[in-house]
Amino acid sequence: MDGGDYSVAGGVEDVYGEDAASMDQPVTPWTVSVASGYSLMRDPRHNKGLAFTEKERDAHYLRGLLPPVVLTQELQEKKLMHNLRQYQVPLQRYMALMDLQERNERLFYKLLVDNVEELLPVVYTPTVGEACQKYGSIFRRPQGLYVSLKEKGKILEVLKNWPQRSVQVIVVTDGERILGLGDLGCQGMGIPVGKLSLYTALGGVRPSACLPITIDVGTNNEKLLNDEFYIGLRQRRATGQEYAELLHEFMSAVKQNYGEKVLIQFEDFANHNAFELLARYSSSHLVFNDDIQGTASVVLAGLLAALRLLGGTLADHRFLFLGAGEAGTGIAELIALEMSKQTGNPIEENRKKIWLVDSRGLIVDSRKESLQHFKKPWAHEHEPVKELVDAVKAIKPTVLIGTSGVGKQFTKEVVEAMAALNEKPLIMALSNPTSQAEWTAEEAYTWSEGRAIFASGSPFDPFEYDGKVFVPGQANNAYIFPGFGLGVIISGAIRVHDDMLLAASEALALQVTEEHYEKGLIYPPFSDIRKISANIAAKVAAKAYELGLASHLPQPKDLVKYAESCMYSPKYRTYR
Ligand SMILES: O=C([O-])CC(=O)C(=O)O
Ligand SMILES: [Mg+2]
Repeated sequence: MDGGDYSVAGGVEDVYGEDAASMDQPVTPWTVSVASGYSLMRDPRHNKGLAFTEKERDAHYLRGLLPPVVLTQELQEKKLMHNLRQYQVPLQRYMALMDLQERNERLFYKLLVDNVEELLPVVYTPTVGEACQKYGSIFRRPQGLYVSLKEKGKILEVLKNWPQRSVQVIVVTDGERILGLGDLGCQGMGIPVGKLSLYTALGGVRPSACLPITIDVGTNNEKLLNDEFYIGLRQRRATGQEYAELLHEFMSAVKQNYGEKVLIQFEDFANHNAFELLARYSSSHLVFNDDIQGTASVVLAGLLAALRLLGGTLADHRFLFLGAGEAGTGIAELIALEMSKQTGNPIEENRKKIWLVDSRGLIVDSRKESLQHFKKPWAHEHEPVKELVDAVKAIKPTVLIGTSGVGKQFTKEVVEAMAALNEKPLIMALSNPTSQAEWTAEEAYTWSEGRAIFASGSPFDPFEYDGKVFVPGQANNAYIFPGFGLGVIISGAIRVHDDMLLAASEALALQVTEEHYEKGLIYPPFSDIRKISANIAAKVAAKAYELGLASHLPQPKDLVKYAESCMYSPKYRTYR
């Protein structure tokens, strides 16, 4: 498949002819002949449960292994959705869905694609956070690959144990900063698994091309170290050279095993390592940091869309961030870059319109010496300011963005200060999961008397204020990474460039319509996500071609159509 020999579905080798085949063109579910269909039923990639047809039951030695009824996939879906809705506890729904994924992968994705708004909060944020916290207790069958310090020197062998060879996207974490929940060590695995489920459901990347990986270098979480059910290495985190060497072996092994064009998405690393890894590997590998770049792209999209409500250009606004980590500085930098593209002004000038507050207060020049390197560009000339509310009063921002990972920071006082300054204060609460959100939708609309434009990283239900129903937008990188990754894959991009992130933002912002604005939204609903992803993929791919970073030649004429044609469909295939 190297050398531009791309078929449908983004050029992933199509071992079973699954995606080349239409619904009526049968495929062979296995290539070796076997005596019983028992193992076919236990292979989640090919199992259809009660939907195996009479013909398939005969041809594949399934007679008697199933009760007589033959169900449609639609009826199976209806039954499962009904069953899921019986569970009141979100974690039970999560476990039921994970069981389904391990039992019948296509049905799992059918549910996810058809019910994305209902199921996103279950397989993803916020429930996935709780699942990671309790991963040891709910652990059944392992998913993904575990690379621990024990595998040092043998990482290539570990990769070779994975059954799929045509991997196109890896999501990898070391579990040190899972959402806003902190160090969950090896139990962070829930995150790469969840992210990759979205790559397939939201972006259409085939499941066999997705590989979740957790790197286990220990944990500093005392609770987990003392938890008898903890699944990871029971030691404190390796750091420094030991850490760097393991990561380097990993990055080299991935390239050796999967080649130049596998996309490696870094997820939920702690700040110091996240910036370091991105800087170190972005010139030699196809790497993307979701928390720095994906979050930046989704927030920029929301801002571009919101300009139609707020008026002015991006450069006319002033931004204040609470939190100066991956998300905060990543978003700030992408905003400054977009301003430069729009105005032609140097980026240093644009940065001055963006202010950040960290746990020590406003980031100002007098603090420069003691700041971590990624905060230094944001140390502008100003008196020291300790409290957020005073920073709001001093800086007079039009936009306030929370990325601190700490909940409840946008107090009534802070919001009232924003509302006094702005007719329509734009205030985003990006920290995840819901427990870490800076404020809630209810607080947003009540405290601002219905004036705030609100978006949050975790989902919130619509809220009625003063007779009007406000629908909170979800500013989550889940809008970006699936389509972004698809764009990278279909163009055969070999590197990620910041302009591709800007292209993704613009594509997403263009999907927001009048009807959405009227409900208070600055993001389109997730129910349209496959169409949105195809548009993002097309713009990202177009930019990759323009920059000369694309290796899939010639460039397809209609990139949106091409992206759509590459998407995985969860409908069952007919087996011959
Ligand atoms: O996973 C999410 O919902 C968004 C994200 O990347 C994070 O919070 O780290
Ligand atoms: Mg993340």
